[in-house]
Amino acid sequence: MPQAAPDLDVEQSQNAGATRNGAGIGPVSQIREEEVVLVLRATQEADGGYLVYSLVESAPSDGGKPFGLSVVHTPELPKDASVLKDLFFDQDDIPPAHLRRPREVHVVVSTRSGLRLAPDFYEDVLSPLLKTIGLEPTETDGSGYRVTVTKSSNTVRDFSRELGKDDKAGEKTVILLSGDGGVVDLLNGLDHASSPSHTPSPPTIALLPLGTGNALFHSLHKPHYSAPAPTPSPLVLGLRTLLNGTPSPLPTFKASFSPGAKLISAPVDHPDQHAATSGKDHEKETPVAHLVGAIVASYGFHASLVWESDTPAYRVHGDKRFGMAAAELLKVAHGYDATVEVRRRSGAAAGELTPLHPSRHGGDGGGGAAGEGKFNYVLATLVSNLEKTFSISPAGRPLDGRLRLVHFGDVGGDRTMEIMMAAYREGEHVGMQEVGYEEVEEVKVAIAEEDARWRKVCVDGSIVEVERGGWMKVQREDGERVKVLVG
Ligand SMILES: Nc1ncnc2c1ncn2[C@@H]1O[C@H](COP(=O)(O)OP(=O)(O)OP(=O)(O)O)[C@@H](O)[C@H]1O
Repeated sequence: MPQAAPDLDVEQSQNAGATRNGAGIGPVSQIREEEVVLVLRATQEADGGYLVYSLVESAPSDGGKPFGLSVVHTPELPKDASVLKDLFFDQDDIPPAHLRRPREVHVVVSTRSGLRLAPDFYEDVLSPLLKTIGLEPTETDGSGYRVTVTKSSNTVRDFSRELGKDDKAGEKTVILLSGDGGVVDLLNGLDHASSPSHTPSPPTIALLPLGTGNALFHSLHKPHYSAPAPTPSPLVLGLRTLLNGTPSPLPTFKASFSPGAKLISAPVDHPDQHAATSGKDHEKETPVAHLVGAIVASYGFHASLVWESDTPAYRVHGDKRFGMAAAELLKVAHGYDATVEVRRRSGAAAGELTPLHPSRHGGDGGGGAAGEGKFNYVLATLVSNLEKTFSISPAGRPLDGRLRLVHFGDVGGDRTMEIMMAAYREGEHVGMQEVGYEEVEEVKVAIAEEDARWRKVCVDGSIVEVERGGWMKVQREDGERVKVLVG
């Protein structure tokens, strides 16, 4: 039975250095609309009124915990507070259908995602919030939710393989406290559990953005970021979507690789290792024939950056690690030797792409001069943003299911940097003359590099190294593998 009364003590509500009170009567002025995640009727309070739950966040520099759940008991809601009214749930409506029995709810806490805040977020925010709507963790029966805390890089995949074998996977909701890696692991664990005689029914996932880039989350919530200020934070939006969202099919693609391709992952426990080019002695390799993705498949600068920024020493810098590793990579300014074929519509013939390169070819955007058939950037994506403000594919709309290709030739390190910076300005790079941008059905990159350093491709943050002369083929999919909550 859901509890209307908050179960938060003052300490919890004062995490994040919040000065606002716990469950006492609080003036409406204490409520900041952009922080509110849930409003309930205060049925257990003698004088009625409302309980307003907010996520209070503070900068890490403020000391203490970076977030906490605060609750204010207010006699009435402000008349003009339409947001609060939208976040109001009647007792009969909690938990919402996607979190209510007979659905089985799982919470996955990815301990190494982003700045490693997922465990604290679970303890200090999610768990008390779920308790408020009548959900508690359990290990024994189906009445509560199950918690999986990652212990290794295989935990989410293992969890998802089990999920995929379950005929009732479609009746489960998985709350993921992770970055994009959690999503790709879940998709591929499910894929692994499928066979000619068994296709897992699509579970529903809810994303709480605790990774570094959180590309899928930011792309799904992009329309909210353009609302008039003050806009809710990503974590506030994540909690609102968790409670109020609608499950919708998540578009996916399949990336297939040439024989001999291997999935490689960096060591996570050697903080002394930092040089981007120093090699990764302890990297793990697993043969791979294909991966399922929902975000991005790339070759060139993007894939190299994801790989070379993934060291323990860079990871502690959060999303700044990309900028730091980029600076190193741009000094090298490698031109990637590859041919790229695209099929623009299903059934149409594939055509070869020419690396766009106006500065060395008279400004006409054409290429083809001897020795210049190289690429800096080949990236196919189903989303608009790879980070909150990095709009790699500005035409993308949440869940539009369109695969778009961004590419340019060997334009040199400085110009690559300028193009990337333009992507931070609402995706202005797609208007630059050396940048190609188009919708495709399929793209195949055949890599001619000798050095393994330049034979890495990226699928949703996972890195695959192909053999000499190897390739990656990316195809948009029509089926439905998971549903995702969208707000
Ligand atoms: N306890 C653990 N030990 C080792 N690896 C872990 C553990 N928990 C999670 N991981 C791995 O850490 C990585 C975290 O990836 P995730 O995408 O969630 O975060 P991120 O890379 O910081 O964010 P993003 O992909 O959004 O930029 C995943 O590869 C996951 O498998």
